[in-house]
Amino acid sequence: MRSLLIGIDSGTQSTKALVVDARSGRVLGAAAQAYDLIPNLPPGAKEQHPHTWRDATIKAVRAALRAAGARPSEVVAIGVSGQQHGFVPLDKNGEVIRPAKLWCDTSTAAECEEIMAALGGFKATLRLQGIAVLPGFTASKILWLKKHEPENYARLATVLLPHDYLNFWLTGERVMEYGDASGTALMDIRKRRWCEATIRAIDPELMDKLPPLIPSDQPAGRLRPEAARQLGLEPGVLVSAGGGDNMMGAIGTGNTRPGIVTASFGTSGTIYACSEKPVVDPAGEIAAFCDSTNRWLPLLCTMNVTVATEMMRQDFGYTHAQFEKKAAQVPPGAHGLLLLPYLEGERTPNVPDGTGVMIGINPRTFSASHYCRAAMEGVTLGMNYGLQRLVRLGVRADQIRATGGGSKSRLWRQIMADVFNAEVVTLKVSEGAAYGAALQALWCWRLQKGEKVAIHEITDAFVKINPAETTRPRPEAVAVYRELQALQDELSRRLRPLFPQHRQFVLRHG
Ligand SMILES: Nc1ncnc2c1ncn2[C@@H]1O[C@H](COP(=O)(O)OP(=O)(O)O)[C@@H](O)[C@H]1O
Ligand SMILES: O=C(CO)[C@@H](O)[C@H](O)COP(=O)(O)O
Repeated sequence: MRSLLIGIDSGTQSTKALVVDARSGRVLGAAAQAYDLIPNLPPGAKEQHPHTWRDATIKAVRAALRAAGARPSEVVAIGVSGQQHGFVPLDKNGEVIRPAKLWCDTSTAAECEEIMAALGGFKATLRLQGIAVLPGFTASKILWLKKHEPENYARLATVLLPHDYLNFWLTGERVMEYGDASGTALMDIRKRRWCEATIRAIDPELMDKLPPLIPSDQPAGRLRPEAARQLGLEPGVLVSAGGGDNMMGAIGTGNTRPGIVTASFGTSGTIYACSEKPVVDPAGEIAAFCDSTNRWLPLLCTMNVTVATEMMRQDFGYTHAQFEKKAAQVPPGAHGLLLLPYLEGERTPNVPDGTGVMIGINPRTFSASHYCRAAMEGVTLGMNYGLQRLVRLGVRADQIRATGGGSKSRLWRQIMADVFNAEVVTLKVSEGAAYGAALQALWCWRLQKGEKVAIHEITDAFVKINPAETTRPRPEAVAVYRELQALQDELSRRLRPLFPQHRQFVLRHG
């Protein structure tokens, strides 16, 4: 009989499920279920209801099992990956109190300042716990609830993250594993312990509402009968600790030993590398996360990647293929049309009031082709800002493993190679986070059986590069992008003081 694993990735735009053969690592079935953010919220607020993720998980898993022709008894372990940082507030009965504020919610910038001021400022916060309290991370969302919705806060019994919520629904257990928990900004990332001072700065009683921390190779629990029935599985299946989508993306792209860099082009853009030691950026731009294999994962996140390309694509009414064809009609640099892509505000650099800005509009560049290319280039340059920072902190980047929706575009892969000035490769399984979740589940299952196996033995055996898509930098384009990068960095620096004033205008007249 086959032994099958299920990898689930609950992303911002969709939930993907993979059914993977435990012996060969082959993907036997895959499915996805899309959803949206809750519409018409105040500026900066970005929310989804956790039930949306649960319902999408049921549909995606059932469809993937059908595609794999799987029998329920064949499934031995499940792993869950989820968008990081979202705040799922549960009451004492395990009911969700209100929708989750997501990683891309920038409405809690004031609460970030308040928490860090209580800790002695930005530098003191970094010294204390290795990670700053930035808009996006979970800590400020909890303080926001306390200040803005005291009735809801009074009901708060447990703080969970998106993937922890799915683990809770699957197993009934309220736990957090190190990797995703490091994105709360409530944890001392060096010691992998809750940071009491930060927690007290929000609420002296908050500690009781934080679940226990577990190592990433441990199980979250076993599948409950009710969840098993909803998924069409048998109760008792092992559910691994899971992790944040970037931590799982690291596993799914074989980024389980130092020297490999992964770049994910999804709703957000992330660049990260596995590290044996914590990597704390004195400027706080690179997040000093833990990974989901009991090590660390220095990571840069920009909030605007396919947000920007999708806006152009949908507004012009193009398919992905048409969008790519249009963008390919103009050369690197789009004749000087340059996008500063802070459409949803931005986290790196920290510009929560930011908006998108186009410079270089003239009769020649005011065309769909130029706008499409400028969108792809602008967000990739935004990510390169972070890659340069990672390199300055000592991370080597000879080869970039690209994953996420944007990595499916051939033109975009060339832009990545030229902007990053590094070889860009893709993996045979393009759904890095869902595949990583399945491989972490395999690791946990084998450890539970008493085997001594390291995660990199599993990733070395199963994670394979797709040689047909390897893309190398072209020196002429590299030179163009180097200049464009300098322009984008300068534009960003100069416009930062203007964004809050612009936001006030929009609040009054927008
Ligand atoms: N060929 C393509 N070219 C550009 N973007 C693409 C392509 N295919 C998918 N995408 C975009 O990738 C995004 C989804 O990426 P994904 O990594 O699944 O995001 P998330 O995990 O944030 O939900 C969508 O915005 C989608 O439109
Ligand atoms: O906030 C971060 C990383 O710190 C984001 O990367 C989220 O984890 C969302 O990921 P996607 O849904 O875009 O994959």
